[in-house]
Amino acid sequence: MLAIGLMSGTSLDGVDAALIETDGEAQVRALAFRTEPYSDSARAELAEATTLALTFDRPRASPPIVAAGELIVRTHAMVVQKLLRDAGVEAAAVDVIGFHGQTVAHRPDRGWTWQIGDGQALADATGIVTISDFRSADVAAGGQGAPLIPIYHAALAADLEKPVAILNLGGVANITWIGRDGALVAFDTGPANGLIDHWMEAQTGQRYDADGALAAAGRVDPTVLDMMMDNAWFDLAPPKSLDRNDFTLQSARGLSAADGAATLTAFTARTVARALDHLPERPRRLLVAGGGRHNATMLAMIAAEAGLTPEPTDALGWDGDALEAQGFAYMAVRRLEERPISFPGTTGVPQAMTGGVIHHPAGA
Ligand SMILES: Nc1ncnc2c1ncn2[C@@H]1O[C@H](COP(=O)(O)OP(=O)(O)OP(=O)(O)O)[C@@H](O)[C@H]1O
Ligand SMILES: CC(=O)N[C@H]1[C@@H]2OC[C@@H](O2)[C@@H](O)[C@@H]1O[C@H](C)C(=O)O
Repeated sequence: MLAIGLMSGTSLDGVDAALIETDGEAQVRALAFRTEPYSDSARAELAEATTLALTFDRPRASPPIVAAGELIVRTHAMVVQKLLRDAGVEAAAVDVIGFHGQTVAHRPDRGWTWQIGDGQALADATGIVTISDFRSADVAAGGQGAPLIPIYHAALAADLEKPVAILNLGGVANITWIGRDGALVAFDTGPANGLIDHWMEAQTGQRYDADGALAAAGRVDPTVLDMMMDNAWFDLAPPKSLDRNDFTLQSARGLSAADGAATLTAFTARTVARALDHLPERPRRLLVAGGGRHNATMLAMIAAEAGLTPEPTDALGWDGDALEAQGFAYMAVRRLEERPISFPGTTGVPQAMTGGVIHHPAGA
C-alpha cells in the first residue's frame, strides 16, 4: 500500500509528513518526506492549547482547543498537498493517511490521552482514507498509549544484530529495545529537547541550542543535576510514558544561560543512561533518531553517561527526522489490516492490539 504518515510532535516545531510504500510487515520503502514548520503564531496557539488542556480533568470541547484543532487540520491538509506534489503522486493513488495529530495532554493515569485534529475533516479535505486517534484504544484497554513507534522500529531493524536499541530524541525521549527473539521493551525515558528548548527561548530568544553549542560552552552543575535526577519516576520499571509538561525548569533557575543548557543536556543524557538499566539486556548498539541527534553535545554526554556510542540512524539509511511520520503511515496500514500496533512490552496493554479510528472521505 501507499501510505502517508503525519506527525506533529511535542516540540511544536512543525508537521512531519512521509510517504512510504509498505505491506505493514517487513517491507517498507521510503518515498518522500517533508517538514512544514509552524509559524510563531501557530506555535503560540498550540502551546496555549496544551497549557489549557492540562488543566482539564478530561478532554472537552473548549473554543481555543477547537480552534487549535482546526489549525492542525489546515496545516496537515496543506502539507499532504505539498508532499504529493514533491512525490509526483496523485491523492487517488494513496491508500491511507496515518494522522497522529497534536498531543495537547497525555494522562493515561486518568484513563485518557488527547490528540487534537479531526480525522474526518482531514479525510474530507484530502479525499484519502484517514486513521486518527491512534492512542486512545490502548489507554482504554489499560495501556500507556505511548510509545507506539516500537513496532515500526522493529520492522526497520529486522536484519540488525540483537539486542539493539533505538532512541528517539524529540521533545520527549523514548527508547525501543528489541531482543534476540524479537521481544519488544519500550518506554519514555525523560525529556530530550523540551526543557532545553524552553530554556533557550527564555534565556536567549533562540528556539533551540543549535548543535549543542551553548551547552558545550557551559559547565554542568552537579547539584542541580542531582536534584533533577532525584525523582522516583526514573526508578519506575516500564511501561511508562510522559506528558511534555511533566518536567519543569524549576531546579535550573539561577544558572547562567550556558551552564543551564549544559546541565539540562546532561539531564537528558543521564536519564537515557538510567533507562538502559531498565532493559532486559544491554543493547549492542544504540541507534538515535529525532532532532536531538543533531546536538553534538547531547550525543557526547550520552556516550559518556551510557558507555554506548549513539549512532544516528541516518548511517543505516533511515532518515532520523522522518521515522515518526513514517511510523504512523506504517501503523495506518496495520490498522486497515487489523494488525496490532501496541503490545504488553511497549505500552503495557494486557494483549497486543491495533489502534486508530478509520475515517472515509465524504462522497467516497
Ligand atoms: N541542529 C540542531 N541542534 C540541536 N538541536 C536540534 C537541532 N535540530 C533539531 N534540534 C532539536 O530537536 C527538536 C525537534 O526534534 P523532533 O522533531 O524529533 O521532535 P518532536 O517530533 O517534535 O518531538 P517528539 O518526538 O517528542 O514528539 C528541536 O526542538 C530541537 O530542540
Ligand atoms: C503522548 C505522546 O504524544 N507521546 C509522544 C511523545 O513524543 C515522544 C514520546 O513522547 C512518545 O511516547 C510519543 O510519540 C512517539 C511517536 C510514539 O508514540 O512512539
